[in-house]
Amino acid sequence: SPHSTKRKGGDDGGGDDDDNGGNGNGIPTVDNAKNPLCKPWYAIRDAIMGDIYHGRCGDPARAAIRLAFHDAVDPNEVLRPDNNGLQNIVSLLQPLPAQFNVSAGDVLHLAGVLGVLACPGGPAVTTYIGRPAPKNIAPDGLLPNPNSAVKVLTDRFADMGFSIRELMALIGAHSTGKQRFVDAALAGSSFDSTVDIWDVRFYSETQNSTAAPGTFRLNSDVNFSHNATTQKDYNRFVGNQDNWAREYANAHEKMSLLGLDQSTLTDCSEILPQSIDLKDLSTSSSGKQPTDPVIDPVKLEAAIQKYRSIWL
Ligand code: HEM
Repeated sequence: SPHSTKRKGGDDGGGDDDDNGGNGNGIPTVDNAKNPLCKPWYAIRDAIMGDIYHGRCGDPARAAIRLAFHDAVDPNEVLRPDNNGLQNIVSLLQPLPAQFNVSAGDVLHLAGVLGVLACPGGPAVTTYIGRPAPKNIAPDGLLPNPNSAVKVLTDRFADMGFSIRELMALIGAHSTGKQRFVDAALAGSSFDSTVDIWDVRFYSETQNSTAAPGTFRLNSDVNFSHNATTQKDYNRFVGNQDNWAREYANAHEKMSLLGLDQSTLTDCSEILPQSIDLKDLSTSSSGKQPTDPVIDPVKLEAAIQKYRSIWL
């Protein structure tokens, strides 16, 4: 049946009944494309969300989120493998620019945005296309070191244009992250106890006096949670999923635009699937929400089956 394709670009998706495509799964279809320039991107979306992520918050999705950050730190290394555990996602994404005749930078940044959305709770980040091909290959970029002092890290992000508040929102991406190289003996351990969910549990567990069983905490994240210069902004997100979803989405959008002239790009947020809202998935059906709601695995899987159906 005919329907509206209206969506709220750049918000958290919100869990409303804005189903975009009209088929009830919250996934907009190319038949309802609004901007002709965005049409090719529906198939690229499906190649990433389907063939690479299989609709889920797995290792390729989390690696792509980190890759988008990596690119912001060193944009000359677009889709070039390096030693930071990103080789696998790079090789999965590598064929797409030639296959669809689009730029590697656009593919990489779409993969990052879709990585966030593959993780239940992840907000829709306003998505741009039209990046030029990278001009040259730079020497290996240095990602921030988790053992650097807070001031070193906040200065580094300030140089990139990020406030401490934005940095505190961005590091929440570790909510779905794992480490492999910081402590090789504990390779594969996650930064919080709910690695497959984009939730604020990362913020509370990182701040607690002891680590949650089986998790690994980066010194930088623990320091941010206590340091006098960062704690106030860090605390904005403890137990506050809505604040975090909104501020993360804005900071990630900014990250995806670093070094680019926004007026040369096209907003193709219309291709994004609806965000999966964690509010509907809690085990506590009534009353006041606990700080970190416990997600019901049955409801979670049902939501994935419904809202990521075509990619599973
Ligand atoms: C102070 C700034 C940051 C530091 C020191 C830092 C450090 C790290 C380290 C050491 C790892 C583990 C790498 C490994 O051993 O495999 C990691 C993983 C990760 N980081 Fe960060 N990071 C920072 C900021 C960010 C930002 C801004 C984002 C994205 C918005 C991000 C997203 C991720 C993700 C998604 C992973 C997991 C990758 C995976 O599981 O494959 N990080 N980070």
